[in-house]
Amino acid sequence: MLGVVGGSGLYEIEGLEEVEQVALETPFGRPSDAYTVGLLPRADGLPPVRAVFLPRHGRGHVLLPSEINFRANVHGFKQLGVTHLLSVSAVGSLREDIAPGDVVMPDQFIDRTAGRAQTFFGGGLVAHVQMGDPVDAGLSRRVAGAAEAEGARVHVGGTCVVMEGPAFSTRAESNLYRSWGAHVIGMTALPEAKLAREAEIAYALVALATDYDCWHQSEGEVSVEAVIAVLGANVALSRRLIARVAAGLPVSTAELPYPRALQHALITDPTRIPAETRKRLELIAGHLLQAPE
Ligand SMILES: CSC[C@H]1O[C@H](OP(=O)(O)O)[C@H](O)[C@@H]1O
Ligand SMILES: Nc1ncnc2[nH]cnc12
Repeated sequence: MLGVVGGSGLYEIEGLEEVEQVALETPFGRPSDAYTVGLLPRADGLPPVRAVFLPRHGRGHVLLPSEINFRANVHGFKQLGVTHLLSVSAVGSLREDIAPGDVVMPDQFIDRTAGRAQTFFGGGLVAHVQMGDPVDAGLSRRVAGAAEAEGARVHVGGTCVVMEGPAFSTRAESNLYRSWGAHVIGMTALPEAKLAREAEIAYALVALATDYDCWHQSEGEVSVEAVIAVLGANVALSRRLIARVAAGLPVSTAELPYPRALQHALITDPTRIPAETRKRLELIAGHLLQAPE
């Protein structure tokens, strides 16, 4: 099932039928808002596809990037049976050829966040998942194809710097990230992508370029007003592409590629895992933890 986490400007998705609002608790606290679960109709006459939506800043945009409980958000998607998570995010462009209004499908990240909870693990159970390829290539390709079909200018691949915020970058930082070869900059794709990997959920980021950040000589500073103006034009696009992507996903879960990200990640001696940790991590790692003798 497709999950969509909406960023700035995307606080609900239209076109969902038989909608239900699901408020969840998780062992990691409360998600940003209630999840919207519903059916997306398909133009091809096939049965509608179930999809789940969550606005990461909450409805009304009430959470700073640093205040988002990413663990609870991803855990909630997992509880609801999400296998593919599409993250929609507003980003600044670090390249002349990525213009405001363009869609970027990053395939790499540079983590410049600080102090965010990055893992479900800990408390006596240690795991190290691989992040060499942080984005699910199949899902990303599907989204790029859908965005192109919707007439967007799409850049496939690229590196997204994820900063802590909430202030935008200084010009020296912006130029530093450019010198690193990065393509776009945002504030929320991490630790979301790392947590999705731990939850064995396929993750892709659709980055909507809204501004040129502050490095660009001919642009002024980034302003929320300018970001929102570009997003206004792009939100309809992201809604249409969500419908296309959901429609293209296999309906039967038997056909889904299930990334076994945890299979070679756990290192702790199972006899040393505290009972409360086993309980807290049941949904994430329970399939790999044998019951204690
Ligand atoms: C409104 S500009 C800065 C804000 O927008 C982005 O949010 P999201 O990634 O949720 O679309 C950026 O990361 C900042 O949080
Ligand atoms: N320039 C920028 N820097 C960080 N996050 C952003 N989100 C939108 N524009 C941004």
